Amino acid sequence: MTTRASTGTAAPAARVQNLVKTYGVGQAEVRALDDVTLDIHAGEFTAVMGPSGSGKSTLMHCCAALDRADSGSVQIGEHQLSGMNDKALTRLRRDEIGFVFQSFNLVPTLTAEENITLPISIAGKKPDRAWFDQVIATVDLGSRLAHKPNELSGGQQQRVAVARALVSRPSIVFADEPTGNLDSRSGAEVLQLLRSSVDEHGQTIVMVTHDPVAAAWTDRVVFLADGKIVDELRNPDRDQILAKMQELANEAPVPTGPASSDAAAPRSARG
Ligand SMILES: Nc1ncnc2c1ncn2[C@@H]1O[C@H](COP(=O)(O)OP(=O)(O)OP(=O)(O)O)[C@@H](O)[C@H]1O
Repeated sequence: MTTRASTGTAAPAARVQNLVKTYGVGQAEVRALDDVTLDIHAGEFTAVMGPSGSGKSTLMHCCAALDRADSGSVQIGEHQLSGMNDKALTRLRRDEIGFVFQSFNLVPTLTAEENITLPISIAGKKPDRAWFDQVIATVDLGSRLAHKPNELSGGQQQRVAVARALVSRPSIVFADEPTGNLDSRSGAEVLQLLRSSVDEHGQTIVMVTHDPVAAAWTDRVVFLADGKIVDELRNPDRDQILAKMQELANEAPVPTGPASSDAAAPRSARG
C-alpha cells in the first residue's frame, strides 16, 4: 500500500451539517439520517461503514446531490446545495462530482476510451490531453482502451469507471461499494487505483463499503448506526475496523414487536 495522504487542514471538500432525512410517514416513518454532521477533508480517502440500513447510501446520495435532505445542509466546496435549483444541481454534479457505482454503469456500445471521455463530451468540452494520458497511465489498461465493456474483466470495467470519474477532475468522487461485484484481486486493483489518485493527484474520495479489507485502504473510516455518526477511525487496519463493526453489531438494539428468528438476528448477520 502506498503512503497515506496527510490530514487535510484546508477547507473541507464537503461539509454536512445537521442533516436529517426521513422516509415514509407516521408509524412507517424511518429516520434514515438523524442529525448527521461531518466534514470530508480535501485530498483524503474516506470510507463510510455501518450496519445494513444505517443510512450510508442515503448520506452518499444527499452529499452527491442525487437526493435532497429534509433539513440541514450540504456544501460541496463553495456550493451550498440547499439553495440550488435542479439545473444548478445537474451542473454541479457534472462539473464537481465523480461517481463510481457497484455495477460499473458503462455504456455497452462504447469502447473503454469512449466511456472514459463520455462525461467530458456530454459537457461539450475537449479532454485535457495531458491529464487524460495521466489518468489512462494510472488506470493501466494498456491496449484495452479500444475494447467494449463486455470484452473486459469486471476489474478492468471498474477501472474504466474510475477513470471516467477522474477524467473531468471533479473536486470529489463518491464510490458506492466499488468493489462489491469484484473478486479480491480485482477489488485490490481498483482500491490501489483509488488510493493512488488520492496520493498522486490529491483527489478526494468517499467510499461506501461493507468490506473491512477495502476500508483499510482509506485514511479515515466513519461509522454510521441508525442514521447517526457514531465513531471514526484514522488510518485503521482491517482488524481495528472488524472490531469496531462487531462492537456496533453488539450495540444494535434488539428489535421489539412480534418474535421472529430473522428479525432477532444481529444486524451483522442480516446485512
Ligand atoms: N426510498 C426509500 N423509501 C423508504 N425507506 C427507505 C428508502 N431508502 C432507504 N430507506 C430506509 O432508510 C434507511 C437507511 O437506508 P440506506 O439505504 O441509506 O442504508 P444503508 O446503510 O445504505 O444500507 P445497506 O448497507 O443495506 O445498503 C433504511 O431503514 C431503509 O430501509
